[in-house]
Amino acid sequence: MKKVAVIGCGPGGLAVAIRLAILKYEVEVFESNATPGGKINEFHSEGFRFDGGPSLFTLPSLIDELFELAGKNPKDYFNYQKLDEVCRYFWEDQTRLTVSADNQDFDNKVTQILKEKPGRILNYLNDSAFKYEILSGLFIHKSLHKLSTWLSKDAFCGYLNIFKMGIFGTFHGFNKQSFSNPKTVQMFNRYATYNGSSPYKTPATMSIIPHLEYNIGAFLPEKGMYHIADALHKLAVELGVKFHFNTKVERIIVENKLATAVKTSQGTVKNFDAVVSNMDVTPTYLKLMPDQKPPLKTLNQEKSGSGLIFYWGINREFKELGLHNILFSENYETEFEHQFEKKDIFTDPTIYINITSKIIASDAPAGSENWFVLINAPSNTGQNWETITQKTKKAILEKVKRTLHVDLEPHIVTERILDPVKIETNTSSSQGALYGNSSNNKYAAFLRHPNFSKDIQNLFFVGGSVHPGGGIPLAISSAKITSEFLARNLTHLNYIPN
Ligand SMILES: Cc1cc2nc3c(=O)[nH]c(=O)nc-3n(C[C@H](O)[C@H](O)[C@H](O)COP(=O)(O)OP(=O)(O)OC[C@H]3O[C@@H](n4cnc5c(N)ncnc54)[C@H](O)[C@@H]3O)c2cc1C
Repeated sequence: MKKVAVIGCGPGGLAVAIRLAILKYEVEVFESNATPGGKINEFHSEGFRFDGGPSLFTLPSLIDELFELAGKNPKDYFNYQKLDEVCRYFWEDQTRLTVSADNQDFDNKVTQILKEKPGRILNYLNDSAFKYEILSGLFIHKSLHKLSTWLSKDAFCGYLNIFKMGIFGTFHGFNKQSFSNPKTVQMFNRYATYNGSSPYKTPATMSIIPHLEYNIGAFLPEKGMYHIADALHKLAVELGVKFHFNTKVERIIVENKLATAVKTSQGTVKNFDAVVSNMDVTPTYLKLMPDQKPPLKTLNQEKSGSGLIFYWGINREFKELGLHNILFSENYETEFEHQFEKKDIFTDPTIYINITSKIIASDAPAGSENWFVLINAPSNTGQNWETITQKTKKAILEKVKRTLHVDLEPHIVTERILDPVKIETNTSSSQGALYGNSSNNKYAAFLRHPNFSKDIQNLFFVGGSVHPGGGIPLAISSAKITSEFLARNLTHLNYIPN
């Protein structure tokens, strides 16, 4: 049996370990934290449960697929529900819009409240589905670094439709052409933040993202987001994957241009036929392989945005709020300028409030709510986060007062804060970015690191910092691409381990 080391068990690391175990490799996972999941994690505080990282779950079929590949019934491990309501939007002028999972209802509400022409939303979402059909085969499910991808049916379909798709400008430009009300434009511009970029810079191809949330659906795992990591870990263990927690990899040992061993905080483990890094690709090169030449052009690309998160236990209920809520900034463009140019947080930030206790009652004591409050933040470039955090907390409380007419501070009974520095410390993601490199330019997809090393034939990469990109669905997708490369490369490799 060939032996593979996987460094890290975020969603990409878990998915690749599962795929490789199914392919009959002997897999050992080295994880510096005490639990699986990476940025997907949870904690409890004074009767409240909080998901620490992701809160929005799309494309659950990618998770189900892993159980099915292993010959298991996903429902025996992992259950989730499709949400009837996608998001509640709030503006300071008291415009409020609750978007349901029914696209016709969404279209009717936008017509009625935001005075868009009837059918605009439906057209937009049909267009989003059309683009997804064409682009996902090429940019999400396959490697961009294989000639066969560019000669595939998906690619030819893309070449034929390239001018029809209207993808050459910015995402904001596309949304502005699609809608007349700046509030509708703002609602769709927000999807740029789903991969940590700015709608004013990222290309119009981002208009495929709403397809996931509206046409396919937004979902919530039965026990919260951590359930994803927990279920995948359980499956991996059943498939024979060996996990070493609290075991940080310090070096990848390379001999004769082959990765053969990992030096960890607990000692060196040898005789691997391949190594897969789920650690962010930048520190993988700079910290684990300081003797190898790093691909600096790729590693030095601008990082995606990060987040400043306040986990608040709130001792009252808010009937006007749902699971996902957005309180929009009055000046969205300035907000992104602060995030990506000034590397700061605007004084009127857009506030995302996620409250899982709205659906999972046990996540908060009776009569209380667990608020996960996320502000889009710049990646860490050495800012004074203590000052930014204090300033932002004040801005959030003031905005909640202006928008919901509530003085929130006296109702906060527990608090924990996560900033970009802590995100970097907890998961080694470069500059605390949530999604690897940013997609703030039209070549970003092509500038992501491939899922393999060009110099070391048995070294591979998986997860949000490499192709196809960040977010749970893409990290899971990368595992498929990575495991296929690994299986092929090892078959052709003339290397016989000791
Ligand atoms: C606050 C927040 C909100 C988010 N919201 C969403 C959302 O709503 N929806 C969504 O889809 N995505 C969201 N994301 C992004 C999503 O979490 C990431 O894109 C995804 O987790 C990346 O997965 P990954 O496989 O690259 O691994 P990561 O989750 O980055 O995990 C990497 C793992 O590798 C381990 N590791 C690193 N270095 C070493 C080493 N040297 N030795 C051993 N182990 C190591 C780390 O400890 C970690 O466990 C959010 C992220 C955060 C932080």
